[in-house]
Amino acid sequence: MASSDNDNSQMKIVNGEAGYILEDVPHFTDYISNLPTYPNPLRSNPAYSVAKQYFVNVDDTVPQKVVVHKDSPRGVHFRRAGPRQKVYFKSDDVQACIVTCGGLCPGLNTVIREIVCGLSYMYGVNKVLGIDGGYRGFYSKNTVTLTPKVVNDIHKRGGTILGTSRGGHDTGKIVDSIQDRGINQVYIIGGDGTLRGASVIYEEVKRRGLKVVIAGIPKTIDNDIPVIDKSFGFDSAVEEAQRAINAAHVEAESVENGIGVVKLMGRYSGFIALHATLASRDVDCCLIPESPFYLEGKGGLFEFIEKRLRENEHMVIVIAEGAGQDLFTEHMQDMNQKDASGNKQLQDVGLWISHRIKDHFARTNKMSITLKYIDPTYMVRAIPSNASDNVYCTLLAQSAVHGAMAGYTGFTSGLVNGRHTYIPFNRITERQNKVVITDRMWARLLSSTNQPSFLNPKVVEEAKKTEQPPTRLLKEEKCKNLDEVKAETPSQLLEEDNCKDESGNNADQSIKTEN
Ligand SMILES: Nc1ncnc2c1ncn2[C@@H]1O[C@H](COP(=O)(O)OP(=O)(O)OP(=O)(O)O)[C@@H](O)[C@H]1O
Ligand SMILES: O=P(O)(O)OC[C@H]1O[C@](O)(CO)[C@@H](O)[C@@H]1O
Ligand SMILES: [Mg+2]
Repeated sequence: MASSDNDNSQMKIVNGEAGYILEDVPHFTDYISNLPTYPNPLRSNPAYSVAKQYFVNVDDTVPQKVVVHKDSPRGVHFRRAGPRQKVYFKSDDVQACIVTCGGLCPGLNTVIREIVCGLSYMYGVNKVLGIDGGYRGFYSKNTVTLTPKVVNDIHKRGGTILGTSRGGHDTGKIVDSIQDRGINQVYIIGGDGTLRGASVIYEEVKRRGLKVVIAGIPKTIDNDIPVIDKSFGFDSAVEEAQRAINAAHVEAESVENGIGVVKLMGRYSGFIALHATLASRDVDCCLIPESPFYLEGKGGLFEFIEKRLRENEHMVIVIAEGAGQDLFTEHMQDMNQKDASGNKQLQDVGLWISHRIKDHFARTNKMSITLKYIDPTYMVRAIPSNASDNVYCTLLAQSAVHGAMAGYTGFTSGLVNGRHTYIPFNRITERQNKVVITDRMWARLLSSTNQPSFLNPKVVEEAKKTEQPPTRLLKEEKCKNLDEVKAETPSQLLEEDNCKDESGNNADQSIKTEN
């Protein structure tokens, strides 16, 4: 294997045979020489000594793509997470800290709990500080001492016991505080913005030559972080969203021409709305930021609502908070408001669309409707994580602890194809994960709700340009897929001329198929 340089100072690429690429994470030894190592204390831990081959082989890596063909290059891999035989810290020397930033998400407390307990029970580390109130807490607030006893029950609560905030990232002051407090392991739990912040903290720590681990645990209720299978708390959020959808359905069903509108979170990515719709089966129309729609005229939302009410006498619409922003922004003032982190503040699209629907039916006098609007967004975000998310949070936290003890830094832990890995920050922050509307998953939704796609071929072409490179398919398989998709989506979208990949290849060579 040979290493290759890269423009991005964070990139640590290792090339191997048959197109194998390891996108590795930084390690202390990259910038500090002659560091002592110690045997991993897990060796003498009764809980682990029974496990056959408990330590992860240093060469284990996990492929990013698991659907391959016999002539495919082996592709990108990430380092497998888990305990290493040697560690770079003596237990007594570790002074760890944990910080949570950005919006709330189910499972934050579980991750905090499992970092504290993982450090203590697996590695005998008993000095862990909680940073109060996000990044700015490093330099403007006192810390809290975290012990297994303090965090014992916190996974049963929503939110974060440490508090969170947006804005306030001052790299110099944060790293000064890390140095002043003698902190040598920093666990940062947050979304894309937080991890961008973590990345610059790592760069500054490295520039100062400090033996300080910067480890991230990706958090986002919107599921907008790329590479990883899904973010923690996402399943809990989808489950909780069902309660709002059920309520909307009960209300809509109980009256003549009842319409239930439910707004769910999803600033730029409509995953919660998509999955909640697929799970519920009571939803007639799902609107997400990635799929533009229009209200009036042939093929528009109003026409579909009228049709569905005539057929079923009730309907449920789920709308992600970032959907249709282009439609109503021009009528609203203060459209450029931003939060403290610089994220655009969105107007309430659920309220807006509810008014527009009511106005339409009042104006056209076609039928009398009863509309109920439910906005459960903060209720969904504030719940504790469910059982499967708790297990997921535990593994993410423990992976981060193992990585930190082993001297890796500048990484986030993350699940890739069902395996826990260490992913370099830049891969997590370089783009947002979005619903790809030319993928099968969106086609599944369209066929499940039987809603119009609201798209024209030009929009599909634009969407295809932004998606990832398509997977090449065998000819027979391709035909089957194209037919499948044809059966599920309006024919205007799927004229063969329109089925081109981002290089402009026709669909008979390749079409995008994921999920
Ligand atoms: N480019 C950046 N460089 C340094 N710090 C950043 C950057 N972007 C965001 N941050 C900091 O990260 C923290 C969280 O960012 P943000 O409010 O965007 O939430 P997030 O982590 O993206 O989570 P979510 O969007 O899921 O709520 C804030 O304190 C913000 O100042
Ligand atoms: O009201 P806040 O806390 O700024 O958060 C709202 C945003 O945070 C998110 O939940 C992401 O964490 C988005 O879905 C939403 O737009
Ligand atoms: Mg964000």
